[in-house]
Amino acid sequence: MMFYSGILSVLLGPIVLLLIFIWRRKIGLRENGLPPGPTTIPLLGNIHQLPTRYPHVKYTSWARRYGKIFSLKIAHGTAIVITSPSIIRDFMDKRSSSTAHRPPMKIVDLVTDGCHPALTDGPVWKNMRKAMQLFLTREACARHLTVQRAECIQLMYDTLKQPEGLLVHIKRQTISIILSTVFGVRSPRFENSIASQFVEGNSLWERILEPGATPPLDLLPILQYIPEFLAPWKAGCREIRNRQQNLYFGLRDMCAKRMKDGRRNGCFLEDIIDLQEKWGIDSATVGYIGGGCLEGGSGNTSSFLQTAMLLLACHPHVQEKAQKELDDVIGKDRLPSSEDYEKLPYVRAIIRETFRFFPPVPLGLPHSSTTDETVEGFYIPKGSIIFMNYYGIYHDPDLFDLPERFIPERFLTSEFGTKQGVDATGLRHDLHFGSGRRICPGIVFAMQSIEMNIMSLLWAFNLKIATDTPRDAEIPIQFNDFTPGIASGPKPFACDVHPRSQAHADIIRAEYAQARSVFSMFEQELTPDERAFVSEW
Ligand code: HEM
Repeated sequence: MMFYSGILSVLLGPIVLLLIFIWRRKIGLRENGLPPGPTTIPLLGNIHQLPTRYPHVKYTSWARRYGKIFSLKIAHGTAIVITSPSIIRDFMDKRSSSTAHRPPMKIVDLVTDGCHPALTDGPVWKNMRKAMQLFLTREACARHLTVQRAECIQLMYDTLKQPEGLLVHIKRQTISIILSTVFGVRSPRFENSIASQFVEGNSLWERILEPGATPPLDLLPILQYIPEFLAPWKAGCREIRNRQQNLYFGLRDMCAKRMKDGRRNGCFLEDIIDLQEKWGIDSATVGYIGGGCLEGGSGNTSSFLQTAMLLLACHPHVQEKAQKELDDVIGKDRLPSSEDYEKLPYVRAIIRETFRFFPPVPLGLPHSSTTDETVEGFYIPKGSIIFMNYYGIYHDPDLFDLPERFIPERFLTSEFGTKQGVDATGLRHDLHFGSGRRICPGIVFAMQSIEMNIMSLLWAFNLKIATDTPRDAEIPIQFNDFTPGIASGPKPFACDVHPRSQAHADIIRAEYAQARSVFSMFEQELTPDERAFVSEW
């Protein structure tokens, strides 16, 4: 007893001093002038209330309560959540030189040495973004169409042969497109492939980036020096770093070897390697540029397509209406092509409604500001973390009728699908792709793939909620059961997929045979197993 009271009297002084320090510095309390928000407590602010999963859902309910711009206190720091397209336009687009930065993320430095095109800032980010833009201009994307179309044909062919694997076929396809166009090598199947290797490593990466997966290193940087036996997350970081470097650097070296041997195939990394000396880029950065394309370019597109399949399977009348439009414009004797898209307003409305219903990055990537700003009369201190709540905007009942329902027709009666007579200032069709100087550089690339795939899958197949055969009951699909994480998509679900007719199936088979000539130049390094698969599939 004496012992404990002795310890207590020794600790009492520092504890009292700490409490006085917190009280004097008002740590955790919301400063005057900030946008409103949930009640704070000293030291923590709102940390104890922050959701670790599905933050967009909580932020949307806070937005309905505290307003279209609200604030959270994260100890002495401030986070701002915007749930209004007009505020995004005025603050994030127009004042982008201040608001297009990323908050410091210690975990990103530990894993990638600060060499990441989406999660870092400063000159490294600028150089990586400039390099990626070479690959993503409208002209460059027009060249990528050949690969995107051939891979779309393989997606239909795979689905024909193995309908129950639709979700995996989509995943393989979106990765294989980036692998081919960026690194010059493809994955003809998912199992035991570069694609599956990437998915395994990337899911660890996404998990460690989730709030709560590591201690708050950015708030208390000293935590990074905790010895590893007390900090298992450090081994996790090392594993992800090794996996990323093995994959990205290995693919870069494969491309360099191809170039040296005179076997170029026109992929993006060839251009970067050619420019490397002139632009002063080191070879690690070359690998991370390719890796950044893979991370940014595959998961979101795949999530979007999977969400669209889920929604279509649940809404057979939407499929029927789209198929009628496709039959009128294209007929049943040929596959859709990119030129058809402009003539398909209902298919376009389906794509827009799917983005509205569930944007693949519901809160965007966090931004931060470098100057003090005033927005709507509120004070936004420099260094604030800023989230754009796309999910909350798209589910705002002030903007959309029945926002929780999937109704593509809303985009036929108003440009942005909004209610009659509402002020749609700030809404744009690419809002969910980000804002200002940080806007996603892959919009054209992503939309080409999405348009081609949605047109083609609707043209070729009927989708239906899977039936549980013994009881012949529909297996329910959980609409709101999406994967957690910054980027999100539906959890695996079962749906029945059938070709619309024998004639549709025959066209897909014939087109697949022709698409093989596009694939062959990206199949120079296939394993013997993959070669066998390609010749038998
Ligand atoms: C449906 C598909 C996609 C969606 C929904 C999407 C969404 C986004 C969003 C919300 C951001 C953050 C923007 C911001 O901070 O304001 C972003 C950034 C980024 N995206 Fe995409 N994206 C998609 C496809 C792609 C593709 C195909 C690529 C490349 C091939 C790509 C590469 C990137 C990169 C490199 C960044 C970081 C930009 C920067 O920080 O400067 N994305 N994307």
